[in-house]
Amino acid sequence: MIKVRELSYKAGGKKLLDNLSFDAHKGELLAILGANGAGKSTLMKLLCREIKPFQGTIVINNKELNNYRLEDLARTRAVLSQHNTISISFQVNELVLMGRYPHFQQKPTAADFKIVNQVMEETGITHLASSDYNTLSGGEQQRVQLARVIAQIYDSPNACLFLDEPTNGLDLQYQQQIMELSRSLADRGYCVICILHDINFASRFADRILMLKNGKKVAEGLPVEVISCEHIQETFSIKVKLMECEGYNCPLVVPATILK
Ligand SMILES: Nc1ncnc2c1ncn2[C@@H]1O[C@H](COP(=O)(O)OP(=O)(O)OP(=O)(O)O)[C@@H](O)[C@H]1O
Repeated sequence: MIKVRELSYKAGGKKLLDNLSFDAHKGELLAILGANGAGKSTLMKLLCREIKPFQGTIVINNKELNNYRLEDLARTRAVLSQHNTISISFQVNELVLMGRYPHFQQKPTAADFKIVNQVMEETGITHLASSDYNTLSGGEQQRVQLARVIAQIYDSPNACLFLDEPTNGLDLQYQQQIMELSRSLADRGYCVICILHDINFASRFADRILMLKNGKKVAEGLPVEVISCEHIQETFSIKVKLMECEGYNCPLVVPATILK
């Protein structure tokens, strides 16, 4: 579904991504892990076509990203970015309806409103429908934003969802909810690419993991293949212990010592 080949990006005289190649498939949750500054958000911006690569190609559903018309791109991929500050007042249901903007001409149809209601139900925010977005907690706002991006691709079964640190700033319960929702979206058939900082969430919820350091791939594969003391030490400059845990098919990662 997504083929990234020999992707490089330069800014400020520095290579932020260096010859990166990987695939992401339909129905798969691919987690991207890496230290601060590894190039994860840069990769996300390239996947969204917010910035253009210095070299290399990104192909989504057999079509090169550059060749998409903007309106087709909006129906092909939805993006939950890290910062979603909104300076004017919006009701929650109005904000979720924004996800439908690429689908209607001047006025939303009955089908658009139906999708908005369905998505709010699925993300557990129906009771917030007429609340002012800016009065919500961080966790509630995050669920509203996720509802908006799901609404965008709700009737596009081959779409991709790009999530940049969706659990950022959320408490444990909301983190779990967002990860379960992300998982269910992959199970529904979307290709979900998700930047995460929590290695344990990645290994628990992702089908595969891509680990980056300084814009280069350290490892890519199943969680059991990628989550190793060696890869984590190389990527995060920290020694960890791996612990087997009942009910998990991948060992839990416990930080041990920082390498000097
Ligand atoms: N426009 C730019 N010009 C110069 N350097 C940049 C530019 N954009 C990003 N960088 C640098 O590129 C590196 C990668 O940034 P990026 O935001 O992709 O990292 P990240 O892996 O998402 O980090 P974090 O986990 O902290 O969000 C960083 O060192 C950053 O300072």
